[in-house]
Amino acid sequence: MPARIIDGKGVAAALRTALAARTAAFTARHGRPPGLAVLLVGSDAASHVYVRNKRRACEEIGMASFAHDLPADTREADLLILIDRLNADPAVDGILLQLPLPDHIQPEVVLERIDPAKDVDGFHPYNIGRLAQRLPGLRPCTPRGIMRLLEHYEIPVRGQDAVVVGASNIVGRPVALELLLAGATVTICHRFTQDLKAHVERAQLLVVAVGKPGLIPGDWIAPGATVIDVGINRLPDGSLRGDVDFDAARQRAAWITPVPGGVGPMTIALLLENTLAAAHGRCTAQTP
Ligand SMILES: NC(=O)C1=CN([C@@H]2O[C@H](COP(=O)(O)OP(=O)(O)OC[C@H]3O[C@@H](n4cnc5c(N)ncnc54)[C@H](OP(=O)(O)O)[C@@H]3O)[C@@H](O)[C@H]2O)C=CC1
Ligand SMILES: Nc1nc(=O)c2c([nH]1)NC[C@@H]1CN(c3ccc(C(=O)N[C@@H](CCC(=O)O)C(=O)O)cc3)C=[N+]21
Ligand SMILES: [Mg+2]
Repeated sequence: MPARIIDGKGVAAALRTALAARTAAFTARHGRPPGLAVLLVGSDAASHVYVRNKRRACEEIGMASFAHDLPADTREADLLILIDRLNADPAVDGILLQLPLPDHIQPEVVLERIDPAKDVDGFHPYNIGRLAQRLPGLRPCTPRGIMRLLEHYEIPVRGQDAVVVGASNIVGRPVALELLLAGATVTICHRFTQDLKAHVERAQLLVVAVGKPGLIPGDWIAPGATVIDVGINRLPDGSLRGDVDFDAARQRAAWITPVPGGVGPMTIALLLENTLAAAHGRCTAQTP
């Protein structure tokens, strides 16, 4: 029997509906909507699409979206000045700096400038540290979205052999931490992993976040495994593919995420959830 499809698009839509109601309640109570600033530096085509989707999703559920589109030659110092301004702006609850950045800007420098209380991507070292210590805080959206999908479909995590392929700050590393906190036995594979196939074949729960179409052939998938494909690859014909050979993997897995319609929509829904959480957090925080 082919794998059951994990419907990220549907789960995300239901989550956005629930968030719209909570957003309206926030707005009624505080006299202003939660606000998200989305910063885009340069004109990367894919980034433009994602940023537009994020802004639209915000507005659709009643949040305020503040767009900052900056030229590719923006100086790092000027980006830091803008971040300082947004950190101080009471109408801004969340700040998202779209990655990748142009080469002359060091992402770790600018990301660390974002007020951790407004860090709705959960990329600030303070928030990653809190995640690593299982403390409450803003956590990266894609890993949270993946955990939410596993919970939704009641897919077991505790005690499972989980393999994460990819170790980026955005997805691979934080998803490995989330899985560890949820009780999985986690293996993280990356560029220097010697025998990727041997690791993948052992995975009861496989998360792939690399960005190479066809990296994982279907016959590597263990029968009955859960396959979470984070990869987004645009093919020359304009269609989207994940990193896993979906058609073949589907014949072996028990559960699988499609691309598109899997993890991607959850990332955006969790960004909205983080923005609402940041708004509540800032309204209840003691001013020093
Ligand atoms: N659906 C969604 O919501 C999201 C999707 N994405 C997509 O997920 C993919 C990954 O994104 P991101 O994490 O930002 O990408 P990065 O390029 O930052 O990271 C890729 C990771 O894969 C590792 N890697 C590269 N080649 C191999 C290989 N042959 N075998 C094993 N590991 C390898 C790299 O290793 P090393 O660390 O050694 O360089 C790195 O850790 C992209 O397609 C991106 O578009 C990203 C974010 C959200
Ligand atoms: N600071 C920052 N935070 C991010 O979270 C971040 C980022 N930078 N840079 C780029 C990656 C990528 N990413 C995606 C989000 C949603 C979809 C998504 O909605 N995908 C749809 C399809 C979209 C389409 O049609 O192109 C889907 O998979 O169904 C994809 C990819 C967030 N990222
Ligand atoms: Mg994210």
